[in-house]
Amino acid sequence: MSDRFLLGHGTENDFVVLPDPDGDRWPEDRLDAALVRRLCERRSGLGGDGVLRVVRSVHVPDAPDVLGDRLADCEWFMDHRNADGSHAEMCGNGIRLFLHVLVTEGLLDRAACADGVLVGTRGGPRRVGASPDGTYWVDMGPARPFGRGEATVAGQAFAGQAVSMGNPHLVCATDADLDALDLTRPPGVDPALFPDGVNVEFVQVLARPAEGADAHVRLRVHERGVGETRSCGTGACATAYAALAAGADGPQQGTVVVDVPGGRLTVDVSPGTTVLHGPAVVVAAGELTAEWLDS
Ligand SMILES: N[C@@H](CCC[C@H](N)C(=O)O)C(=O)O
Repeated sequence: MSDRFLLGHGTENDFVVLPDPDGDRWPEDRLDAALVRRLCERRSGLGGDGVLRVVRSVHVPDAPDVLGDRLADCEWFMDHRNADGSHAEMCGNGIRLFLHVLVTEGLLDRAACADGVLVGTRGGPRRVGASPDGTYWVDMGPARPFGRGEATVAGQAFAGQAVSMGNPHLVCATDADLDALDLTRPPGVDPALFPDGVNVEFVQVLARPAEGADAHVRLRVHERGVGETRSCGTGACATAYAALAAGADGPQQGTVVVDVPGGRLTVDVSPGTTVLHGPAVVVAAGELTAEWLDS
């Protein structure tokens, strides 16, 4: 058996994907945090913002805890790791790529995914589907605000809305020049509000929500466990929610177009849920060498 990998991305949020349907190739004691970090290294490894292990839920030891009585509804589990080896509850770009890989690897039929399939994640089950235009959608559940916070970048403070999409976000709308922000280091945040760390979005509003027209925003993001990335799907959802909630009398639901450095995502916000739409691409496939794995 080979140690096969795929490389793929969603709006340039890129991942090493490890097909492991029966859970015998990459159990947790083999795919440990150190190996995840090595895989994600851009010069000495394959390079990526994280790792996605494509595995059936029954082979994931913590799946019963995170999925509860929905375990039987989720044949597949997105076992996601950040580039630093940590687990995240949810990944909006990753889960679209996950479904795309299930399709391209012949593990699911694309036509059968039109109404979505439930995929297990550490944030619970999520319905993910294939759209007729070749993109994918994922129902992320409702955005949950949990207070106001502040991010500091090079001494400059940015007020923001804390939002959970399963994983934590701080969405900071600003008039500052986004391109001038130095995101090479993690923004300073209040650890009491974010005991498990946070993903921070800096957002410029390009068009406010209006009757008959989609809102439009642009963002840069610093991700927990990774650094600055070219896109964040959960971040786009948290941003869409915050952008709609920000208008005092504005609509609390609608469609928000979210431009990220790596492309464009679209988010439909409604009272009960948040649906993310975007592309997913497999770039390459290969095999890890024994020379690299054993070194
Ligand atoms: N890029 C992802 C989010 C990945 C997890 C995040 N870094 C965290 O630790 O919460 C996305 O597309 O949502």
